[in-house]
Amino acid sequence: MKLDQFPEAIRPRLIPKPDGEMIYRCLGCRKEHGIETLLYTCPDCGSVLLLHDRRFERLKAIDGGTWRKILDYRRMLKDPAVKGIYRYHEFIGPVIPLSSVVYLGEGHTPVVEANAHLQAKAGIRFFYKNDGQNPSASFKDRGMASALSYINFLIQEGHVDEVLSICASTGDTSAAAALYAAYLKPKIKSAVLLPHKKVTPQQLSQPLGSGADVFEIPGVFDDCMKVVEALSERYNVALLNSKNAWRILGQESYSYEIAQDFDYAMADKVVVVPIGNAGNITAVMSGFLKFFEAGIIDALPKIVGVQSVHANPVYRYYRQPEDGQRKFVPMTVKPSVAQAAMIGNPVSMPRVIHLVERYNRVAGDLRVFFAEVTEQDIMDWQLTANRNGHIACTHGGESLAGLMKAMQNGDVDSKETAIVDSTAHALKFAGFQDMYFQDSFPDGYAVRPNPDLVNRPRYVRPESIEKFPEAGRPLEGEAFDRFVDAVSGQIAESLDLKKKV
Ligand SMILES: Cc1ncc(COP(=O)(O)O)c(C=O)c1O
Repeated sequence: MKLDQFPEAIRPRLIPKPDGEMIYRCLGCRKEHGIETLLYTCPDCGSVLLLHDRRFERLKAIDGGTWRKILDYRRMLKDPAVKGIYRYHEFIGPVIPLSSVVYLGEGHTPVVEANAHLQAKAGIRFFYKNDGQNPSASFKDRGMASALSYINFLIQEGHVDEVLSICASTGDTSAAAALYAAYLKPKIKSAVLLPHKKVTPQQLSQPLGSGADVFEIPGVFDDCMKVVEALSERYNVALLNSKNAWRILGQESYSYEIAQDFDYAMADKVVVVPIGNAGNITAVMSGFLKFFEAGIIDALPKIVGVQSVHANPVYRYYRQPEDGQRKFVPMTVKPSVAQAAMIGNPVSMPRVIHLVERYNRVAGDLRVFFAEVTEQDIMDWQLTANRNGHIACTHGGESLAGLMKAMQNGDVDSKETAIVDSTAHALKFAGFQDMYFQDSFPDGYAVRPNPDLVNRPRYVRPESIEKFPEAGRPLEGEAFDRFVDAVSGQIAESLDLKKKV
């Protein structure tokens, strides 16, 4: 069946109709605001916003089986009519015409089943979903594709001429923002604010390489966030942090992909995500809720949100008894190897509170759980995962450690199947692996190497070094033959190789 043979209502929209179908809805005063202007907070009460699609009832009118066929059909298209996250166009931003969509290859990241050894160690069947295999090597590209497609749409529609995008970042938001803005230059320029020395060298190199204006300030992410909030209130800039509700919409694609990858059977699934600014868990809950309400998935999967003991304000909130009046208290963070999630005052906390309540209510059961893990557990599980064929970053290690904790807490059963979010590529956080291997973590991290996981290069050179002043430099003739003999002999001895007969 061809795409244009589906009824008009379920084909991706080619013509925009921003006639009030999509609106911002305030989570505080519940007021609604039009999307012609980019808003971050409610102009009336200052609370955070979520985007709401007034046509959603119409999407619900199409039965789940038809939706599944449409989505599976789109997956088979060689030249997809709807690319990347916009395979789920109707759920992500149906007012954005496909002609405004910015696509840099994001989404549809691999889902890799853990090998038998790792599953036996973990005591549960689980898969990593590798969001580090997005273009800027983290899940942030999903939300940036959506936010930048929307801005592109505003430009194409003549609502704005030029945009300076701005964000605070623990490293990955800035990498993604700068990359997508660079693609849309000269109409969009990018400026990013980073906490000095609290992003990795790889992360810092990304916005620099994309040509963004990069500002470093003393302090932590929460301080940078205050500055960009002030800038976006006082000046004409487009804020690209997840306070921007378009980011959340794009990140919902993570849930849609999991649903599709597991044939829409979610009843026995557990999705584990790390939490920093809480945009990701907001999007994951919101995405599953939409698919469930549209009848596309059979149940709402369990969700486990994980935080390090060094940055755990969300966990602390939910640790308070449910019957009492829970109070959210921002905290001062301590150094964490899950550095990109080192956030003490998550911007999306009101969204989390709203959605956790709704998620559990719609499920009719407790389906959202929180776990806290030590820095040691994060590193140990990250390295264990990677020794078994994964490319998990420290936050992926945090997720896996959180899954273990949730099992210990009795929130997850060993008969369930988990999908563990590795939110970025391991290489972005290689410095923490180095510190672990060299036992050189500065005070404050509370991580010591487990000798079984430590790995170091061995420098092999001939004994009689004076004859080979620069081992590694190609030598010639007999000298080179002796070099090869000596070095290969040492490697064979070290690996305990048996000689061929
Ligand atoms: C790699 C990585 N993992 C996890 C997080 C936490 O996600 P969120 O801030 O949406 O909670 C971030 C960013 O903050 C991140 O960059």
